Amino acid sequence: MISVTDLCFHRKDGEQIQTLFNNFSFKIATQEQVALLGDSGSGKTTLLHLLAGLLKPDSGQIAINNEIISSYNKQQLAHFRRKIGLIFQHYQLLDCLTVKQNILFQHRLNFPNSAPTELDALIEQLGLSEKLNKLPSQLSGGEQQRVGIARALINQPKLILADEPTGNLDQSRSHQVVKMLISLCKERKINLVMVTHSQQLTQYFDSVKVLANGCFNE
Ligand SMILES: Nc1ncnc2c1ncn2[C@@H]1O[C@H](COP(=O)(O)OP(=O)(O)OP(=O)(O)O)[C@@H](O)[C@H]1O
Repeated sequence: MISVTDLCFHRKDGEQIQTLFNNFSFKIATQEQVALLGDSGSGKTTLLHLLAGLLKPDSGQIAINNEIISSYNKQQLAHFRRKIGLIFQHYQLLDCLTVKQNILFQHRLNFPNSAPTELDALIEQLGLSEKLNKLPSQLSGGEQQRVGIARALINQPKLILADEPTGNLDQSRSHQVVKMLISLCKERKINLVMVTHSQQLTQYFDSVKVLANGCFNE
């Protein structure tokens, strides 16, 4: 469950102050799959970064699964981020590591003493079994994003935040990747918030929220 109350956030650009959110409140139910739309510059990425604890609100409260992350210090936020999965438009895979090493890299840093429990099942479900020893440069865009999804899911997060994960993919690959992501999240009861510019992709989600002028036009 995501609960945001009276969120205020502004950005400074030189002398200019841009108010992105002014007393913005909303809730996203546990396990809900949300597509987040909005014009360029409306603040979608900023909102995702606030939910991930990568940015701190000026005021207001952000609670994720009963953790009030808006009052966390840096160390608490670093610990909190181990419990969420992040998926990026440009995949952000490490070029010199194989597919398998990329999937496991963060898990090994976060949980050095525990082996991932569902690596084989994930690799199978994401159709990556034949690709484990390949480098990212030897994969298609869709395959690279499936590695990004496996990397996010391997830590067994309760929340996945995805920022335009299909922004670099053609239409058919986009649908394939989103359907896969949604089905994996539903199976594992994971909350998903995904930024997209594609109206067509929203058909797979439980709800669609459109960000404009610092709030949702539902
Ligand atoms: N690091 C930054 N410093 C100053 N202003 C920023 C910074 N990052 C973003 N902004 C500004 O904040 C506003 C919201 O940006 P954001 O990236 O959240 O929008 P978005 O809805 O995700 O856009 P897009 O769909 O184009 O990715 C924009 O006006 C942007 O110029």
